[in-house]
Amino acid sequence: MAGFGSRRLSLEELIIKLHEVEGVKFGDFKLKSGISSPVYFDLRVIISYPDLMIEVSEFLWDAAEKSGSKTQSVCGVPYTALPLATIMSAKHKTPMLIRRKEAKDYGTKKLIEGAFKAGDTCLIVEDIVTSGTSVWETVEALSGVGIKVTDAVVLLDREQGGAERLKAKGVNLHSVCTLSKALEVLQGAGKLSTDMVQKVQDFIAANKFSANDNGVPKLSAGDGQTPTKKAKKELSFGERAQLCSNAVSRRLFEVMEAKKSNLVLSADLTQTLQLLQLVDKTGPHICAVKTHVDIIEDFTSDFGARLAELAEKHNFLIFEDRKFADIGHTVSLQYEGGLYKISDWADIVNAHTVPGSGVVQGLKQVGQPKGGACLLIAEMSSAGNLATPDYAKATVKMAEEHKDFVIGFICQSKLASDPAFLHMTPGVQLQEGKDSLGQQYLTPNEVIAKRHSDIIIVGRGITKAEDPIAVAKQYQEAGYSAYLSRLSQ
Ligand SMILES: O=c1ccn([C@@H]2O[C@H](COP(=O)(O)O)[C@@H](O)[C@H]2O)c(=O)[nH]1
Repeated sequence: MAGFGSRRLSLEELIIKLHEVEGVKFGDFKLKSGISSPVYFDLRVIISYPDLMIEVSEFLWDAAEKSGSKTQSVCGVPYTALPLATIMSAKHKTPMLIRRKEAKDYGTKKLIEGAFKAGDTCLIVEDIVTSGTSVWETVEALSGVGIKVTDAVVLLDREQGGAERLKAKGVNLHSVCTLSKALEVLQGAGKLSTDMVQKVQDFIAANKFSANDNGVPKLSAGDGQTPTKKAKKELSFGERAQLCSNAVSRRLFEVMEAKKSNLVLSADLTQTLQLLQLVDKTGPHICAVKTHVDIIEDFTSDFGARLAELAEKHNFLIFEDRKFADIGHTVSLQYEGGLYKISDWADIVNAHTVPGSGVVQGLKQVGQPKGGACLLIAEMSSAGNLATPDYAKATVKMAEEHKDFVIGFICQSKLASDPAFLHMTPGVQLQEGKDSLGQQYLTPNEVIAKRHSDIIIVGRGITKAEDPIAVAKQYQEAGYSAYLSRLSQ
């Protein structure tokens, strides 16, 4: 029995209901990437409408049945589709599997929960498909434990190329509804103007995904270029955001693209007010601020909240350059507690890899539930540092083993090929040079255009400038134009 009494809703009624509860909205929405979109989907709202949840689950089940696909289990793509898969499983007595977004650090370390054996089949359940990446990540996690996936069901296919990308990888996507159908029904019901329908159609046409030879999604932006031609081109920050499974790296790439800034301000000042004032003034030009909280002489417990207010105001992230370098247990205490309670306010921290992977595990245990992420220090800018190429290589390997929490590197040049990893480089000034204590400086162009790092970290180049705002703008322009020059190569 479905949710609304004994009568099932028709597809048209379902679409209107989803519109009524604001699961589908039309207007002018600024996406995180900075792009304006005339349509916005937030199907998470349906968890507040149990009848609608049941109805949607039944539509999904019907779509799977109609396709003729047979399955031994269902698995929802985390998180919105989890309750939908749960209802399908309970109603149709089909076992469910749960995909963890990250393996636990303790106990069984399972990525897939539930009872299964290699060779079992599973149907993927998803609320909305755009590029198909989330569905594919779930397919990969299931395949990793020997489960076969050939089919996926989705409530809404945005028709941006996700179905084609999945098909190319051997997964058939069955949708309850397409965006075209939703537009048609809502227009017919007088909920949408012809003008808005046209706007949405134009937006979707201009923002389609295609698959390159490696199956990496690329926004084709309606430019008609073949995937092969585009595959050789470097991905933009916006495109790389789409490839990130970690929310912090995705956000940072989006902020970089939206603000046209790959500049991190190293706010190495010792007085709170001075520091916050500098950050407020330079905020429009930076993608993140980097702190050394332990150099602040008048530190008070509201420091993190005050900095977070500025981060919200100017849309940047907070990176505490704590350089953790101890055993896992100790770093977990240093990160969470003490005077500074870093995990409460820093989006990003960093760690030396010399202690081994325990340092990452200790930080992850604290930071991951709070939405934090970590950079690994693979190379340093100081003269005579002991980081060898082999050390950097081993650091990259450690990052690859903890991709759910490690989002990139502190380094002097690009080290890893995975476009989701960020490379951040300190030791940057407008002129090459050094200080009296071994710090070595490279220029923004050398770091970004020649060494293919992503982000410049600048401290005294800005903090000691006579006009820090004007100079921050100069660094922003130098860093970003070096990045653009790389893109157009
Ligand atoms: O290898 C490294 C790692 C970190 N840093 C930090 O970056 C800033 C650089 O400040 P400048 O004033 O621009 O020299 C500083 O906070 C360092 O602790 C680095 O320089 N090198």
